[in-house]
Amino acid sequence: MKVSKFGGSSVANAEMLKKVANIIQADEERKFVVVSAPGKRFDGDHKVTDLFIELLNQFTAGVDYQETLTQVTDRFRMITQDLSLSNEIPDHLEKKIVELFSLKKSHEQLIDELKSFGEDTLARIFSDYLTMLGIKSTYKNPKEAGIIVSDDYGNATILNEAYEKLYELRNQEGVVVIPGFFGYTKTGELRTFPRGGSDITGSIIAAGVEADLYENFTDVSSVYCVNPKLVHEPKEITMLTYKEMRELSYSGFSVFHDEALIPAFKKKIPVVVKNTHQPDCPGTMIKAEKEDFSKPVVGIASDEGFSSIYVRKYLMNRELGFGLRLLKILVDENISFEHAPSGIDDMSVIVRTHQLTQEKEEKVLKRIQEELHVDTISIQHNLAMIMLVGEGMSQRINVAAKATKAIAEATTNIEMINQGSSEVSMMFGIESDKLQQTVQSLYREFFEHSPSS
Ligand SMILES: Nc1ncnc2c1ncn2[C@@H]1O[C@H](COP(=O)(O)OP(=O)(O)O)[C@@H](O)[C@H]1O
Ligand SMILES: N[C@@H](CC(=O)OP(=O)(O)O)C(=O)O
Repeated sequence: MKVSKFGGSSVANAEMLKKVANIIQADEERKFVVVSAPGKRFDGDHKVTDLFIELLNQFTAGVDYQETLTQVTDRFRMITQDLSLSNEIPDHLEKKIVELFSLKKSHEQLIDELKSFGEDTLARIFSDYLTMLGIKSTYKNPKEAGIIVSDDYGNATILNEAYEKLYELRNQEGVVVIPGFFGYTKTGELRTFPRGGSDITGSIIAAGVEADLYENFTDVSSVYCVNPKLVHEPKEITMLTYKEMRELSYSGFSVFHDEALIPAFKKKIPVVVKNTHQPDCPGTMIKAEKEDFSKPVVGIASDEGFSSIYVRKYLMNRELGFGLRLLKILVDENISFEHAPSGIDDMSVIVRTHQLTQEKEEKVLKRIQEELHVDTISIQHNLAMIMLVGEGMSQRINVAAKATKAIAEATTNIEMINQGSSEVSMMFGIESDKLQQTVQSLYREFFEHSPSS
């Protein structure tokens, strides 16, 4: 029994949905289908989820939203027409949106409900399309399926108690089509997962029904060892461990949501990333145990948009609770941190810049200065983080030496280095404008010059 999730790029239009239907028909083990909302059809196009967000922004600002409303509902009308289905589902969607705007709901509730319409509408359409093709198919709403989630708007997580009911889905006849990206709280309120969260739904269903395999269909033939936007035609990864994939996705491999691995991992369900355009290609397998330790580094992930708060205080090492008090100031301002490398008398805290408004930044720096009496405090913006990942790294002694050599060859200054204690990853902080050339140099060092070193 397999769970097959199709991302936004795989369900962007009717032509893609026909490919998805062929994939389902080609293997009767594909019993559970999880779909995203239609994604971009071409460069510069809009993801349906973004259109819903734009629609709510216009509604909230009191400006005319009719054009966006038509744009979003027409995306679905075009799909139903091209699949020779009636317009009943898109027409109903339009009514639901207008009705939602007439209800007195909080902005947070409205945005979660609106965002869910993309996945929900597509799942209904796709299930009808399978039925039209003569395949027994049922649309299953996440509430009915048993996806019970936490109360966090736009950031829900699955509750353990959901799994018992989810297991019952196995008894459903035919193909079951489930919309990704959202679930319901215990009191029946809709909540979405973080952006890109249809991957999470797929993993939850796979864990819930104890599937033999979780297939994640996207628009690339495998997970590449580096973001293909930074390196031309990088090498494909055939096999990864959950730990490696989680590190890579958290650090910038947007192909798979970093939180999506956890449910599958807990039930030891293998995951494969495959291409909807080339479903027969083997793709990338993600499993619990590492089989091949020959390569210390399996992937190089990178991301931009970081800031580093640097503090220096003589005898910091003797001051009990210094780090705790520094991080508490960030917690008070609702800022989470990514890394905190420290020395004897100094410490840096790396945060995602989008969390800092000008006002927040000033307040945090002032509080650290006044409450912790530091000698020096500064903040650096426009930082990028590069993460070398591989479970084989712990067994090699020269990874850091090779990495720093490659970074130097790119004429890049290392702003900070951090090695995770599990030795699965090694992080380098650099200035953002050097990112591409540095990643390319690291790619040459680890994947071209001496692929097995
Ligand atoms: N290391 C990587 N390997 C493969 N794809 C990557 C990698 N890093 C970033 N990507 C990007 O992830 C994209 C697929 O993810 P996404 O757009 O979320 O797909 P979907 O619409 O199927 O959910 C690819 O088109 C590619 O541009
Ligand atoms: N549609 C949602 C959820 C999702 O997973 O989308 P995608 O499969 O296109 O990454 C989003 O855009 O965030």
